[in-house]
Amino acid sequence: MSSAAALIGALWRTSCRRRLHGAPRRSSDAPAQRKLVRSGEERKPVICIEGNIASGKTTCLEYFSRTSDIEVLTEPISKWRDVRGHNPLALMYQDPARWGITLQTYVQLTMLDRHLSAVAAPVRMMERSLYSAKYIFVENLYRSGKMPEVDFAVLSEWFEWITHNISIPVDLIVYLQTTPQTCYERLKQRCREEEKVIPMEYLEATHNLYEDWLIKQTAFPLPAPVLVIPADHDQQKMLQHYEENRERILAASGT
Ligand SMILES: Nc1ncnc2c1ncn2[C@@H]1O[C@H](COP(=O)(O)OP(=O)(O)O)[C@@H](O)[C@H]1O
Ligand SMILES: Nc1ccn([C@H]2C[C@H](O)[C@@H](COP(=O)(O)O)O2)c(=O)n1
Repeated sequence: MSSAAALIGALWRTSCRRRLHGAPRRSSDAPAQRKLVRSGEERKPVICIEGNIASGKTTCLEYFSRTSDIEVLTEPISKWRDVRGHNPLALMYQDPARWGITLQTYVQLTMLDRHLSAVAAPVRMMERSLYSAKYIFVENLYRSGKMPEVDFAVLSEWFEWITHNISIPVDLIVYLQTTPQTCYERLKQRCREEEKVIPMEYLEATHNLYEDWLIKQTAFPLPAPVLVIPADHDQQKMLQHYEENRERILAASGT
């Protein structure tokens, strides 16, 4: 994969990350943790757009890609739908107990690749993160009884090894907060073949995990401060919200 080369020749270096006053402990804040970092490259701000399925993340990223000098990375969903001729996303929805680990292992790899790839613009905005893959989707499969404990244990070991040993910098999380009902409507409208089997209960479960992680901040460590943007509004209103929040987003990323 493209970023594997970035790790070859990477340096073991002390990773000192800024910490907000009063912010909850963040997963990447291990004291004086020596982590693998990309070498030979200036560190650029990274903003992750988080939100439930079909909440409007891609639409938000499209807007910023048109109007700013920002590099936008969408989720590598085309890879999840076609790895050497196989469709692990479709398989996972057909039989989560059998194929959940297959999809989530590949999601973890492709998201790590996204995080480690060279940044081509002054600011990077990316759709979701390695963190939400684990805290929302793996967690949901496990809690709903659709992922065997051994699969969850193996994925957790991988996740913990990666986050303890590799620097995955995130400077700001923008949470597009929707109701599950809104996502259900947008999901139907988008009409992605693999997702036709998704019931409302699935969106409620992922919504609750997002809320516990990013709003109540009780479930898992936060890798970065969170900016919440209410996202149930129509497209025009959402563009206004993005415009209103542009400065805060870019300021929070340190630019
Ligand atoms: N504010 C909005 N109001 C109505 N429909 C929207 C809005 N934002 C996005 N959509 C539509 O909802 C669907 C899902 O949006 P998308 O940006 O792909 O979500 P995500 O990337 O979070 O899965 C798409 O068909 C998109 O055109
Ligand atoms: N770790 C993940 C990440 C995403 N998915 C699924 C959920 C959706 O069906 C699709 C992409 O989501 P969207 O960007 O449209 O919100 O991939 C998953 O199962 N596990």
